[in-house]
Amino acid sequence: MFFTSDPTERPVSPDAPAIALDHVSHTYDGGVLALDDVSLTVQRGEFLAVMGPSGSGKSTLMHSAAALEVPTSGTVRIDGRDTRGLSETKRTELRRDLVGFVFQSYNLVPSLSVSDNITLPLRLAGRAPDVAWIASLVDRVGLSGRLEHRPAELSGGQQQRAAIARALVARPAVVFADEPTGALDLRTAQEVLELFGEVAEDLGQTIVMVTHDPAVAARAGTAVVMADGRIVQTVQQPTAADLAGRLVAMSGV
Ligand SMILES: Nc1ncnc2c1ncn2[C@@H]1O[C@H](COP(=O)(O)OP(=O)(O)OP(=O)(O)O)[C@@H](O)[C@H]1O
Repeated sequence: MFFTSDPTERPVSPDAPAIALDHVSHTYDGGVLALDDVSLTVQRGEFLAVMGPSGSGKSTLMHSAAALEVPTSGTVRIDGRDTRGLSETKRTELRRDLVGFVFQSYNLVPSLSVSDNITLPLRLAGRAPDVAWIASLVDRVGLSGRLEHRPAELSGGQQQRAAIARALVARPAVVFADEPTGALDLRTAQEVLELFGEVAEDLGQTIVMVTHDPAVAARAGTAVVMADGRIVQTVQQPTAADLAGRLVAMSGV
């Protein structure tokens, strides 16, 4: 195996998982143990939901897995690349190259058109746009007629679909979605979840979606349930009723 001094430039085995957490713990300043010895592998093409009650550690898990946060201990690999010991700049580059994000509040740039929002990650990375890929993405998210509009001129569902196209445009190893339907009405939420399902199924896109909602988590192929900073259950092909029952049982009601 060939190593350079720069971990982000190491060649990666083609079958490395999209995400691999190995005995990851995180304690915030003030002493809160938010992640407690979590190991988790997300295979390429997997659509994984992370669910659990408020304060169970979902956001901390996502931030650690996405190299936004440096955990106190343990190893995080993204697409086989070890994120330990990287400078802030190198972590930013690694996220830019390997990770896409979708947030509850869309986080589109208000002054940019939909088109410029979608292609922003490519401009930030200095990468040439793949015109055919962008056109297929825009078509898939149903925004072909809206490309020159500003985000404020779109509905919430359309803004979230633009954010999904933006997350996919650089063909990341993994897309993290943090409560992606939290600001949407039920019907629009269903449409956005369908889009995530199609993207996972048709494009083989790895997706990690954080949610507290069993009905949302049930759209994923696998759900992990967190409690007190640990993954306490892993459910394949989850249903909303099953996940809701598990949450109720955990809360001791
Ligand atoms: N920046 C921080 N500083 C100190 N403690 C924090 C910080 N962020 C989170 N915590 C604590 O870490 C624990 C896990 O929080 P986290 O936000 O990961 O949970 P969560 O499951 O995402 O919750 P929610 O669903 O409410 O967003 C909680 O006890 C929380 O209070």
